[in-house]
Amino acid sequence: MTAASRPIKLACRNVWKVYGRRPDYYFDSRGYVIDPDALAERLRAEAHLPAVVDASFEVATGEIFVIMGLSGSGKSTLVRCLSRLVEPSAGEILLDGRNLLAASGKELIELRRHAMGMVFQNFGLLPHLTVLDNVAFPLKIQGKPAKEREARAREMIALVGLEGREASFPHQLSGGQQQRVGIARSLAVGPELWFLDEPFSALDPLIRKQMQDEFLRLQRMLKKTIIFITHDIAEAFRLADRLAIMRAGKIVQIGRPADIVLNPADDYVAQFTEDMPLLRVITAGDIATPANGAALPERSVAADTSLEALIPQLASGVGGFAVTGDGDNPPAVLNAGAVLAVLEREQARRKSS
Ligand SMILES: Nc1ncnc2c1ncn2[C@@H]1O[C@H](COP(=O)(O)OP(=O)(O)OP(=O)(O)O)[C@@H](O)[C@H]1O
Repeated sequence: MTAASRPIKLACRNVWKVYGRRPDYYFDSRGYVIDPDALAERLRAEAHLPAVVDASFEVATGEIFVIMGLSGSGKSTLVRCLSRLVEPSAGEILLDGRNLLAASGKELIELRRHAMGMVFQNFGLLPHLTVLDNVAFPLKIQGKPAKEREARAREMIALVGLEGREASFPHQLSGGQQQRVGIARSLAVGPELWFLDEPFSALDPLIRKQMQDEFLRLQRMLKKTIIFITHDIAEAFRLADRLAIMRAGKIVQIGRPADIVLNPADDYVAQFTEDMPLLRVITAGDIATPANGAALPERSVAADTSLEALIPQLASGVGGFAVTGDGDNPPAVLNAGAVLAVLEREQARRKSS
């Protein structure tokens, strides 16, 4: 199924978070705002900080939705609003259609314990507990019996490739290994929604890349609904099914990576993404056209193949590909000409930058 045809897991509608002396003064009981930009400006002028400005988006079941922006743009505040770790000033958050803002304190605790997993940049492990006990910890909080906790924790530890390290303490592990423990722990409760807030930012670049691969491998198996925060644009483009770009509290564009590089919403997004190589970001599925009953080329490629990976075949004279595996979409064709058009566009970008 394509993301568009999957059910919506999480919907965020016109969410605001304002810090300051009396944020409630600015919203009526329905939280309805006519002109969000004007209100954000007024708030700033009146010594308030609109950390999240009128954020709206939907995340489909099984999707990786990345929220990207520079430091201070409001990413962490927004994601904390989604689990109500931070109380939004206005707006609606719907989980499976159910209004999270109407949930009682007790219901919220239950939801966080059972339906949500969270991974943070600083790993957040308990230093005096072993790997096994760290991973089993959320199950203990849930009141699961010891045997069941241990079996599940061992399963999660194996899933993240740390078998054999069950008895180690966090300080005996590398940064990458500690974050694997953090990931295993967050998955132990089998969350439907998985929040990752800059999970790999503390790792050095090589380990970071390995962890991204590992994360994608896990997601292919687990198919969680994921909200992933990063300020690293390469990481965002690598991992996202769709991404939201934030600036000064506001989401300035939401789209698939290819949409964003091909049609940036404004100069800010264009500048922000200008170093992302088009041939690496754009996939065969992004620019293939429906075959409409015409004969398909003999060679076929998967829809998620980057154009970059097709260059050697095109250089050796292949004229086109049948594009397969794009969910429910009809059979499609990618011609060499379409790839060349992207290449031409990349050259024009390089010249003008
Ligand atoms: N409890 C708070 N009280 C007042 N202001 C806050 C509070 N928490 C965050 N802010 C402000 O809200 C804005 C957004 O912060 P936030 O941490 O969400 O940004 P971010 O994009 O996640 O940044 P980073 O990548 O540096 O974590 C910042 O200006 C920050 O100073």
